[in-house]
Amino acid sequence: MPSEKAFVFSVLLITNTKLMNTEALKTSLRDNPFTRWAMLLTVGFVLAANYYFYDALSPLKSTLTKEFGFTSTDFGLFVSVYSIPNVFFLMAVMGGIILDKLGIRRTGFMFIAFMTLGALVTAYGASDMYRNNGLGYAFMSSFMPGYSPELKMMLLGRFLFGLGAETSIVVISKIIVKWFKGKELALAFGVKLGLARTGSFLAFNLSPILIEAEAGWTVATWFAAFFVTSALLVFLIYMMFDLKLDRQVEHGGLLSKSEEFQFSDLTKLLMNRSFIYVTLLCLTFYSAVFPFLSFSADFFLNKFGMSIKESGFISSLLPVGTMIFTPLFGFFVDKYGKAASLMIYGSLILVTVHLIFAFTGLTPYVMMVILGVAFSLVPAAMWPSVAKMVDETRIGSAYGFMFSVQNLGLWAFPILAGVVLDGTNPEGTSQLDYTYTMLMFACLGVFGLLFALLLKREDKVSGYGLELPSNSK
Ligand SMILES: C[C@H](N)C(=O)N[C@@H](CCCCN)C(=O)O
Repeated sequence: MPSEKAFVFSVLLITNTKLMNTEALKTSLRDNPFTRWAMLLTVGFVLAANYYFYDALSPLKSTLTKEFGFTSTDFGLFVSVYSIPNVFFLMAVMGGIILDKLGIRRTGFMFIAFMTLGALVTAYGASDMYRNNGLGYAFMSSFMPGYSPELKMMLLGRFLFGLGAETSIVVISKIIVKWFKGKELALAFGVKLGLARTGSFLAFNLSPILIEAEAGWTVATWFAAFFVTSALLVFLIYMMFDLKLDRQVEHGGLLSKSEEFQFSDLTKLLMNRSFIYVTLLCLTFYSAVFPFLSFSADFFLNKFGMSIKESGFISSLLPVGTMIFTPLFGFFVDKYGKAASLMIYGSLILVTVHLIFAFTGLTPYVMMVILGVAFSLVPAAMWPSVAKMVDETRIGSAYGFMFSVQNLGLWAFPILAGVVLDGTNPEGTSQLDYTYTMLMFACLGVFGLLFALLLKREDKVSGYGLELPSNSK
């Protein structure tokens, strides 16, 4: 009889505990749509600040030339130094491993702090405070006299910014999975990208306005740096909710031990042909877009004789297009599939627009919106496709690896664009000719198209179902 009582008691206890756990899961923060989407807005703000800073100096290329004597190559160097930590120290891959070990809060805070430090150092390098013999000016003047002390300090800042920025994107991708898995995941990814691109849109429009401030043109760089600093503070708010969620679901974090990165995973990825093609498409496609975008405002200024404000505005039409189209195409891919085909169409549009830029004087307004369609088609189809080829537990390593390869292009092509510009224009020329630079971007697009075609062909063999709707695989 006592053992019977004990049995009934244990059954009741187990049932009760199960009920309590179910209750905890039911009422956890992620189950509340308002909180879930508020978290997306919070980390979206961090992403927007990241993208804002990345693009904030692009419409100011001519200002940097006027103020500091930057050549096109110097500007290209400045843009590309962002990628050095990710290419040469494999920071995006390492960041993924650190993320698996330390968790979202500590990794996120650490890398967003690097981003902030880098942004502040960059703004300091361009400031009058620094130029009037401020801290580090004498040191930066003491070596490599071919490069100005301003450029050297700004390069150091952008290097630190890049070290934090790419890994913070990986962290935020994990955060989205943590809050939206099993819910509106694809839509959340689309909205996340849209928010990120809002940062680029603002940068191209606000920077040209801020350089006219009474306090001087460096208001534009300080504003960008403080935007990133505010993102660090916003991330602190996110961390409180993240901690609360972890306590509610009684997990230390989203990732289990078995999800930790192993180097053998990389070998497996490298043997996967579809993954190789999508990575090469990522490298070539993004190299034809981001470095182009960095030079685009200066291209419009020179080719069409526009003002800094107008050329910045036209550049911003590309992110505007993507803010609208990326969630739409994401929804399309979820519902109807055709991801491999969409990547082909996106690459085809990219090549066409770059060739039009190189050889015609057609209005850039329409062309930039069309380019926005291409820049929505490929990302909306590409990132979810990786999830079909790679085991879900390895998605962080896969994205980290793709980011590092992609950064090789984001490092090399801004420098090459600057070198081609300087090489094809006589020194001191008042109007830069961009024909060869645009041809270089068009060639990258052709390679992207080739990899997209190979990817579609390979899909028939591998059977990953890239052409099928998301829930059918
Ligand atoms: C620049 C960065 N490495 C990048 O590739 N950004 C993508 C979004 C990546 C999302 C991965 N889940 C972009 O299209 O901006």
